[in-house]
Amino acid sequence: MLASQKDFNNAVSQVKLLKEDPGNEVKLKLYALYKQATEGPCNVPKPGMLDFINKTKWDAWNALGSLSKEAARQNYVDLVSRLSASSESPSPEAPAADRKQPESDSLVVTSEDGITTIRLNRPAKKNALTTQMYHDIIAALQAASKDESAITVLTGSGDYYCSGNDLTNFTHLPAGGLEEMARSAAALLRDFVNCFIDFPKPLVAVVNGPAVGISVTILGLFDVVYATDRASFHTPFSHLGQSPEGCSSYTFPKIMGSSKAAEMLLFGKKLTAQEACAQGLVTEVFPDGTFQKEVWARLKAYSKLPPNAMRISKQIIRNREKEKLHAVNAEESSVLRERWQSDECMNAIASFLSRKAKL
Ligand SMILES: CCCCC/C=C/CC(=O)SCCNC(=O)CCNC(=O)[C@H](O)C(C)(C)COP(=O)(O)OP(=O)(O)OC[C@H]1O[C@@H](n2cnc3c(N)ncnc32)[C@H](O)[C@@H]1OP(=O)(O)O
Repeated sequence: MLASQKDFNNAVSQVKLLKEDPGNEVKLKLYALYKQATEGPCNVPKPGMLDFINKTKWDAWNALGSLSKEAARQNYVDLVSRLSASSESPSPEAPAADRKQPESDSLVVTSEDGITTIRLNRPAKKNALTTQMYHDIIAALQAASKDESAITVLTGSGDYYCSGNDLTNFTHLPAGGLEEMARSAAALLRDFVNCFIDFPKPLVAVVNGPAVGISVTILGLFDVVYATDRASFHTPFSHLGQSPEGCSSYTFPKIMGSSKAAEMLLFGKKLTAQEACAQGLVTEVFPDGTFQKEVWARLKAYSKLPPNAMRISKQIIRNREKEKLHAVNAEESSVLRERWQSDECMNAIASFLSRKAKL
């Protein structure tokens, strides 16, 4: 028997009592089923491309096609009952006492053989960085700076290292609108990059595939960068109506000279792994077939070196630059805050989201 109107009304009330936020994807599903159950198939005009939130809601409702009101009511009631059950059951794994685990499984942090590894784990989205992942990486770096490991590694799962900022981060507009979104993104960016500037131990990037955007720019703040020969390095800021971050406006000219840096940062020239190595951004390139084996064997050997000596050596190399790097980070974040509110940037993001543009 299909759910009654009373069951549906109860489910609508129950949603408001959920203890945990079910996340945007589920909320969207609930919205679409609610509209279908109460109004039937989508019957309003499609919102404009830049009206991200209403367009996403419209798409979800419209995707339900001609599903009957009764079936939508039933699906809504079933979904709410699953959500209520899972928010009441205890969490399956208690977090380890000594390390706060990331909030989502998009980041995996492990410590073994004197190495803490922070792994971006969203292979289906090419490890694009969600807002939650920026927060989780900050927390993971803060924990790694105090743990027993000698070396910290950042790497990716799957065929990509990282496709940069998740462009849908810019579509979740808060109540304060675009201005508030840009303000809080700039503050988060600044905190994120500061953690790399201040990280006290040897920091190694194991670049397992192509790297885009912010995952490339922060490489100038790593101590060592190992790359597979399948990797490429791409900073398409002008294409996206944006400007450099991760202190790259300072580190890239220093590493590779101002004209090579300009070709990457102004014109979005994509470098192969060999080119990036020749220009000093990458330490060494390995054949893809033996990349993991060779790199991890080497890192295990390095992790046995005296940790305090490595820390102190890093301090001597990096400390005199820190003040400058913090100032650069502050300036880049503030310029981006303006850029994110520009038509150039909004149009580029809308093009990507509507599948008209890819890098
Ligand atoms: C706190 C805020 C700080 C902000 C700091 C600012 C940083 C600036 C940057 O990082 S700029 C760089 C932004 N990145 C991009 O512009 C990359 C966009 N992606 C692409 O162009 C392509 O996806 C690709 C070239 C990386 C890979 O192409 P390919 O054809 O191999 O794969 P797909 O396009 O089919 O991708 C698979 C799915 O992954 C989704 N995806 C990939 N990258 C992103 C991304 N950056 N943001 C959001 N989603 C991304 C893609 O949409 C596919 O999803 P689907 O399977 O659901 O369709």
